[in-house]
Amino acid sequence: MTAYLLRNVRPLGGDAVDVLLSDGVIAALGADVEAPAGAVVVDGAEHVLLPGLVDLHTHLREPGREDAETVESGTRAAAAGGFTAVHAMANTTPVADTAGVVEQVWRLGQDAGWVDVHPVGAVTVGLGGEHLAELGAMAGSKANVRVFSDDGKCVHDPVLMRRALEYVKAFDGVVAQHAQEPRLTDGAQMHEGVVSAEIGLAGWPAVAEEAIIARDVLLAEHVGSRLHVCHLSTRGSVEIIRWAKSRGIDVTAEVTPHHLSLTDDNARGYDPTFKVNPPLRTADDVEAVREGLADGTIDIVATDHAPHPVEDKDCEWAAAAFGMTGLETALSVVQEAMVDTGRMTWVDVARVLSVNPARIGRIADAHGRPIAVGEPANLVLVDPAATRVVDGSQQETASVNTPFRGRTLPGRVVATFLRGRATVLDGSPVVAR
Ligand SMILES: NC(=O)N[C@@H](CC(=O)O)C(=O)O
Ligand SMILES: [Zn+2]
Ligand SMILES: [Zn+2]
Repeated sequence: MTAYLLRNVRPLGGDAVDVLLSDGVIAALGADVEAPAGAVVVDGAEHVLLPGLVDLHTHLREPGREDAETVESGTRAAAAGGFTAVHAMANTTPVADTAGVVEQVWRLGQDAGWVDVHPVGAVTVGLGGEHLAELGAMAGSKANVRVFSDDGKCVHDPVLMRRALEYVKAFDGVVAQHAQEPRLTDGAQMHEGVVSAEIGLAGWPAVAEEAIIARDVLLAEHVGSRLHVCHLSTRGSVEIIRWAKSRGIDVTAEVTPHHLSLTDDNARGYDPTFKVNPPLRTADDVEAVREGLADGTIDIVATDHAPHPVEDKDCEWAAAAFGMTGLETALSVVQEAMVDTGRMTWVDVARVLSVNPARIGRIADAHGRPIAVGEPANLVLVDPAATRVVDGSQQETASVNTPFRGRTLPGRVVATFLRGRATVLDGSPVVAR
């Protein structure tokens, strides 16, 4: 296995050192590390070295919608975006609600080899919201599932939600809730507010998210279980999580890059690229989620990478699918919204994009580790001074529904390493395994 010597890199944005990756681990770290025979020397140029990013919320679409994405294309996109592990959501066809399907997805991830794929198991059979899926069998399978979610749908029945929260305690699992009160969002197309009223699209009120989050933190407290809130998007949601944490409730929360950076103003052009669930909210909500992420109320950034084929997006707004891609722009958007604005450091970025998601997903034995000798060499090298214009068709994902098309974003992933093997070098995926 090729060894890599990264010369002059800045771990977590600190002082420049040399880092030697050999036999899958960080073998040496310090000033003037000598290159062993055969090692590839990478000029780090004082770029920032972070632990490999971990996405707790990715849609890989396989099995069933390989026209939108496959495990291969989605995980290649993940590596290009600096990720070394992703959790693959269960809303595939068939749904990942059995040990058989989660093992299939896990194996496809292994075969592709770009990142570690950790399948998420569905909470209910077929995402139907009526019967609990075989959570224990998925947890005990080769895929070792610890995160359970009906994402795309809300586990709306409070009795089922309670049972799921109770059940996952047996194997230290977590229920990741897509918080959307279905009756309050029937037919909803975008955030309910001034813009929806002006442009005449049916609104999705903030309360439809907040009511479910409030209910679920209370249920989690009642049964003493672990709850994770997917793609939180409103000021009120941040306030509920802050309150729940102050009470000692075991809840974690995520925000997406798009909810950190875009508002419902983008709907004015009726371009369905900006149609997403939960919807883009107001500038005040964006401010609140930025504050919540910086102060630790929100634990992680997760992409909610939701690829869709052109025909499901290139149509009138009401007919279009919800969702946007995100794996290849996440780090840049976080840099722009949080680092370049002085709200967060690179240490914080590592916390919200690697350390905390690895802990929540219970993969912290391998991911989100300190950058230190003996640790697994899951790493990403970032050039924060670079900029690029986003072009959907030049990305690795099989879909082009990025809301950042044409935007100039800061930062570039220079290299990604998975257990010491380069998956990305010079900014491009490395094909050979
Ligand atoms: N976010 C979205 O708008 N869409 C997601 C589902 C989801 O995350 O709820 C999808 O699967 O397309
Ligand atoms: Zn969702
Ligand atoms: Zn999702």
